[in-house]
Amino acid sequence: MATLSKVIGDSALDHQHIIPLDFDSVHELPDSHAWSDHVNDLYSKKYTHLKHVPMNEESCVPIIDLSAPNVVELVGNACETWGMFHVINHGVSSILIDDVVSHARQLFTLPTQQKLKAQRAPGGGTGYGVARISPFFSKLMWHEGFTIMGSTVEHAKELWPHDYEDFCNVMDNYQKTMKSLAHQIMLLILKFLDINKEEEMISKPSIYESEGALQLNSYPCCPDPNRAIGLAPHTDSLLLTILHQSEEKGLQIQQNGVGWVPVPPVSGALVVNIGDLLHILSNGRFPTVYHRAVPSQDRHRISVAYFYGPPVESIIGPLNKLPSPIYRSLTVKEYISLKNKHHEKALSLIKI
Ligand SMILES: O=C(O)CCC(=O)C(=O)O
Ligand SMILES: [Fe+2]
Repeated sequence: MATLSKVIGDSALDHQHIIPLDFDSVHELPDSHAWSDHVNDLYSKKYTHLKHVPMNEESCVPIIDLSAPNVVELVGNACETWGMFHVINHGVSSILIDDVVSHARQLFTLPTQQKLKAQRAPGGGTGYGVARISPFFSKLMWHEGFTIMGSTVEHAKELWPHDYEDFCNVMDNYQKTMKSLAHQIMLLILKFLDINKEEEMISKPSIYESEGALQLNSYPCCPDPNRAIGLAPHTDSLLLTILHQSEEKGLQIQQNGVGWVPVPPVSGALVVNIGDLLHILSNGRFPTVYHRAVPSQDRHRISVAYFYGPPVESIIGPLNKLPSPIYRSLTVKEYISLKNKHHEKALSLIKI
């Protein structure tokens, strides 16, 4: 049976040959990573109204207390208006989060040759490498990543042959914790859409048997951050993403009529954003968030994203209750393949 790792790894575009830069060894932005013209091109053609906004502007993405009595409305309204929100009182221990970040930092500060021992294999979904969307852009990103789905023992052994257990235990624990939080948030969202668990279980049992992937992102200090991009604009493919960004700014979302708006970290909060599958499930009512990350000159930023989605063999489409579906139903596997091949055009390809 297909797994998320296999389906994600089955990219039509080959990115195995793109190896992350040895960031420590460069003191000027190499041409391969100099985006300025490309970025300006991209936005002046497509989004003429967009401007870069200063990084120190406050973001207005809502902050939601998960213990609030009206949490269903708060979450639902944020999904409709922003497709993104912060959650506080989420029950995830700050010790666990700090542990994940410090292990991720330890990984990314290994020498490049050592990190490459755990490189994502051709057709594989997990391990060290460039962003999966890299082949869609002519310039490279100021970024390196490490993907985990389930056990990470094999890759961790390649990195630390005698001392890998701690890393694996922390990542296992974090994946379990994120899965349960994502499930809890998903139930609030379904409640807002007036779908109760029993009804939904009859038509789409898949939501309750979800799979996930953990993505450790590293954005090293960049000699020329205004001309580089950390992670190019994209939407996340699955249902929900739960992102932890440590103290450094870098995440931005695109807002109609405004441009790129920073989403600075909120102490103790996790960022939740809607992905393509939940956009489809809600029949377009919830926007899937177009976002990107920018690097900084003097801070090595780490972020940790957990992507939550249904099993890849399950069928996803606008919920039965919602009238006039605007998307056709398809398997999760099929949608991920479309996304692997067509990037941001995937959604338009399944419009009815
Ligand atoms: O690093 C960030 O803030 C964003 C990460 C992200 O968008 C992703 O991993 O998909
Ligand atoms: Fe993302």
